[in-house]
Amino acid sequence: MNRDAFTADAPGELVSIRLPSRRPGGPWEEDWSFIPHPLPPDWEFPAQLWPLLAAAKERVGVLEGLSRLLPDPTVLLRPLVAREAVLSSKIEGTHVTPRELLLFELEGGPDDPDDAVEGESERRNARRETANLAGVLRVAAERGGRPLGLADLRGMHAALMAGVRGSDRHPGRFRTVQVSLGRDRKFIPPPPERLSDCLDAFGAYLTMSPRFQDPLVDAFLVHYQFEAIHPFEDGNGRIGRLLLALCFVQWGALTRPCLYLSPYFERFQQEYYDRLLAVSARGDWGGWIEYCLSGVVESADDTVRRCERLLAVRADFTRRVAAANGGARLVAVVDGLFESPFVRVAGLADRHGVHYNTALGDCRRLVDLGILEEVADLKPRTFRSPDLFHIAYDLTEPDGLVYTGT
Ligand SMILES: Nc1ncnc2c1ncn2[C@@H]1O[C@H](COP(=O)(O)OP(=O)(O)OP(=O)(O)O)[C@@H](O)[C@H]1O
Repeated sequence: MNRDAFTADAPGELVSIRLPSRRPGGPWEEDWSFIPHPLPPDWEFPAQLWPLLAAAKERVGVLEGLSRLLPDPTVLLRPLVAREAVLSSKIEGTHVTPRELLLFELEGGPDDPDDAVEGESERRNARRETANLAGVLRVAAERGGRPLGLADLRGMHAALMAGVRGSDRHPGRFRTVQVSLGRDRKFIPPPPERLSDCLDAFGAYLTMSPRFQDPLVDAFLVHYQFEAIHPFEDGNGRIGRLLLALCFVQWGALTRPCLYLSPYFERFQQEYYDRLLAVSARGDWGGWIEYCLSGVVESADDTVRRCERLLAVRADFTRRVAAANGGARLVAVVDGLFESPFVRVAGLADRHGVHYNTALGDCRRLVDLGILEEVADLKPRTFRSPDLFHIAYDLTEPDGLVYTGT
């Protein structure tokens, strides 16, 4: 870590440490690690950021209003969680498409032709990790605004790491070794012997009231602090971003976790890392908060747009099924598409307690109504709703540029 980059305004202490050599068999290396001071920082929210904070709060208010109007929150939450899982995993180098995740979740691993190309165990492990994160996000979404503590974070970490490969995962356990970020050790979090002090103060801050300034600002302070402490050996980025989404709810910015920033962090990943480092190195809280509030504006707008289109599609599907005199089961099949736009005929038959051919007949009717299409090359037989998939799951940037295949 470059000690010279740390100024007198750094909100923490530098301590010297020794780390194993980066060259095999090389001597131990002297380095520095950063121990952040407990929150809240000695920092005033700057006047020039008030307009941006007001804009962010206004967008969050629109999102909150829309999410309250939803008859069924699954319509919004399910796809948001899937996108968050895919993009939060992508930030840490696990590349799984929404389609892969949805198919994996359908049956715990499909006969996807990609497997043959990329090597099954690698792909399956990546899918399992991403599906684990989606599962943790869904469970977390159920907790409402109940106060979070360190035990909750450990529980989420255990669920995230369940059944995935890697010797350095230690599910649900805080680290007992030194970690560093990046090959060049750009940032080195506290040594393990200082971790419990950092975490005690952090845990106390999570449950403390009154909060610092504003719930949005506070959540971003907490995200920084969690990442600076880096309490786990692995998974800190993903758990930290989940914590951020939960903080918005716990402190009252939203009543449901429907604001996820990983798509924004992933789009501006280098800036994300640089801003975090700038807080540690020179106490640049303003730069970090400005970056994050811009992300709130962009992410809330994107979510509102997707949600409005989802609601319109739902009304359109309902009209089409009613016009074709579709019965209660067909309506239920269409409702199920909002949980996952992919359906397996066999799974549908099980779900509705009907014969395979009856379920296949339902899928074909929905194909005729322009709601489903059959997915070529997939066994067992699978259908999907292209409209729902594109609106809810496409990894499309807010300006309309697709930046990854699905
Ligand atoms: N300078 C920094 N200071 C503090 N945190 C940072 C810094 N740069 C990046 N981060 C955070 O650390 C995360 C990556 O940490 P790391 O490479 O140790 O992976 P990890 O702990 O295995 O987490 P995950 O596997 O979920 O990415 C980033 O996603 C970001 O949230």
